[in-house]
Amino acid sequence: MGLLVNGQWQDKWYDTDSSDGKFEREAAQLRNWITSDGSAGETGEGGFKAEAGRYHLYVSLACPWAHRTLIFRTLKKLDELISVSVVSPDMLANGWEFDQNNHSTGDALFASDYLHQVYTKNNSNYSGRVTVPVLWDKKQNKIVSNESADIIRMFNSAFNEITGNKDDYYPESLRSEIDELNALVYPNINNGVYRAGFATATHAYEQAFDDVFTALDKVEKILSKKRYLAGDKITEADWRLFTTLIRFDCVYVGHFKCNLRTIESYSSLSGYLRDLYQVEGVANTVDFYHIKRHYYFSHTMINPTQIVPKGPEINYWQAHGRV
Ligand SMILES: N[C@@H](CCC(=O)N[C@@H](CS)C(=O)NCC(=O)O)C(=O)O
Repeated sequence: MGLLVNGQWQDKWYDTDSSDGKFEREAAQLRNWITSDGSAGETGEGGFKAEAGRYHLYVSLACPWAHRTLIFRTLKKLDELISVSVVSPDMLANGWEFDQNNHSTGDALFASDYLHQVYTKNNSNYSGRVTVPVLWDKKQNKIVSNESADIIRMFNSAFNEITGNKDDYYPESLRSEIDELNALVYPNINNGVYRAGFATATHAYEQAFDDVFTALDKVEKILSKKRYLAGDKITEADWRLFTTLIRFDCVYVGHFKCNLRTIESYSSLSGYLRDLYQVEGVANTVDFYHIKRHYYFSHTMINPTQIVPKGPEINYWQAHGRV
């Protein structure tokens, strides 16, 4: 685990000393947008027009942020248009690696050994963490974006004319409701589990732990009255919650010490999670080997033996009972 400093790789764990034991996630730096006509998006530069075969996605199957982008690629029928490389589950001294002997597809574009080499191909002087997902433009040979929240919005609409798929997971009429839900779910649940797991001081861990379960109780309450979080259709807000829920019982309960309750013990969330898992194509984006192996094997400061637990046994194909 490390980062680039002026284009040089340095092996360093997250710095929590300067933040009183709290884990603070670095903001994504590369935030251009693919648009249907190549005009500039909300941030960054223009020049990234939606075209079949032009873009490549680098993901980890373990990572909840990368997972969102894979789900949107599937739901929006972009599989044939946007190619993918998958990193190995182990993220150790060299950060994310492409080791084909260790469950990686390899880097389909440059045959790199490490993801940090893709970042320095984009900018030989880059400073910052080397995170997945990364969306690469094969035409201009540069990174479009390394922010999953933006990438799923691009996938939601930029390629509609090419694919003919008009499904909308961020509909105009529900935007403020979705934004409000994201503002609850992202800091307290998606990132909340990391704040608990990566904390190096008890008070920071306990605060994060409380935030996680207070927010889970809130979404459980919403979902006890309706099938999905916003409106009556699946939206972006559901998919953003899903990627944390599916990792919760097999990783976050144990490895990140979020053990007040399991998702299985929530009467609505347990069925809701199955409901989303069973949406066509979604189960294929979930890889429990990568998920468990990544967290338990890579975070040696949390789990120095690197032993990966065998359980739990949960059947996500069981009838979800949601209407
Ligand atoms: N803001 C980014 C966050 C991505 C992120 O933090 N990914 C993690 C994997 S789950 C990562 O690559 N971490 C490597 C590191 O922090 O060095 C996004 O949502 O796209």
